Amino acid sequence: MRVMEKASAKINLTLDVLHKRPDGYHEVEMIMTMVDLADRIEMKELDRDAIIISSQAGYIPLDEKNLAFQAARLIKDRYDVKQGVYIHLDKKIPVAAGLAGGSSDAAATLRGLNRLWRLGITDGELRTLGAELGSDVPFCVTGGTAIARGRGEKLEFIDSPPQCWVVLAKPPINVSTADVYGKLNASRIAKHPDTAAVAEAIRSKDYHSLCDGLGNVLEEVTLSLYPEVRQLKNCMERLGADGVLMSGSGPTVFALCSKEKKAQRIYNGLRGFCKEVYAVRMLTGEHAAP
Ligand SMILES: C[C@](O)(CO)[C@H](O)COP(=O)(O)OP(=O)(O)OC[C@H]1O[C@@H](n2ccc(N)nc2=O)[C@H](O)[C@@H]1O
Ligand SMILES: Nc1ncnc2c1ncn2[C@@H]1O[C@H](COP(=O)(O)OP(=O)(O)OP(=O)(O)O)[C@@H](O)[C@H]1O
Repeated sequence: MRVMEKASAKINLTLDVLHKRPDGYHEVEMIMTMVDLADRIEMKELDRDAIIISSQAGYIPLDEKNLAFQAARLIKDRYDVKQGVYIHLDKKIPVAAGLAGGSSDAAATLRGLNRLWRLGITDGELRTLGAELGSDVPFCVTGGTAIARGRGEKLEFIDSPPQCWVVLAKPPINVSTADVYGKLNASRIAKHPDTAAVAEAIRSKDYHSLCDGLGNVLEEVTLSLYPEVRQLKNCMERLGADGVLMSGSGPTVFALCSKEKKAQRIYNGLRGFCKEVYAVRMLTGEHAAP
């Protein structure tokens, strides 16, 4: 038996931090959605009790540091599964990019092993399990579009945003999420995004208000640490994007465009500037699940 799962990348349309919590995490309020850039995960039964990971990507860990490995071990232990599994990750999402690549692989592994081992775990239970692996994992289990609160695990699912193009560019730097949150002074945030206004823009399919409302409070930390991310953002704005924002803790910056021609112009304009550039569609409607 083998199963395949798609693990899509997420972007944050808003990311607000309300305060730092006693447990060290930050209380967030953010709108997350998925884009059509995905890893493919193949899971096959193994005739011995082991978890084996492989990938065509030479730059990710293939041992217990891999989030897909951690997801497999968690579900095996929690549901007392004696079988082993072979997991192959066909990576397309750039790593340490702010696009939840590892989290989405972990979520896809939970979904896939639930099917492979016929465990009958509900979507809600998979999200609760996912929260043990990382703050972005519960959202990646279900996909779609959601307002995430708490440390990211409390999800309110909402309509998909209006269909548009998303041009993503990742500068060649690695950004640590813990470092960015660690350097944020939550009591001195200059400008908070208006999450409710953006949620309303999405509900009413008001693309221009959505673009105007994009905001991420982690930008002020990452942009000041890495001037190349600010340059990239400025470049996308100059090229005429409808809206531009850094995703998550960065360093990926995305541009929204309603017209394919404009998305192509931005994609071509960025290719000389940045090696990792992608022009993809927003995942909406029936395609919104990962
Ligand atoms: C930046 C985002 O990707 C936006 O979607 C998430 O908030 C982070 O999600 P993630 O990478 O799954 O984060 P985790 O693996 O849970 O946490 C990594 C580190 O980020 C910090 N962290 C994360 C989430 C949160 N709400 N507050 C935090 O302060 C913590 O220092 C934590 O040790
Ligand atoms: N399956 C995986 N795919 C990619 N990276 C992984 C995976 N498992 C573990 N990692 C490690 O996780 C770290 C973060 O990579 P990832 O691509 O998940 O970051 P990210 O997109 O910034 O995540 P997030 O947006 O959730 O903060 C990297 O250092 C990488 O080595």
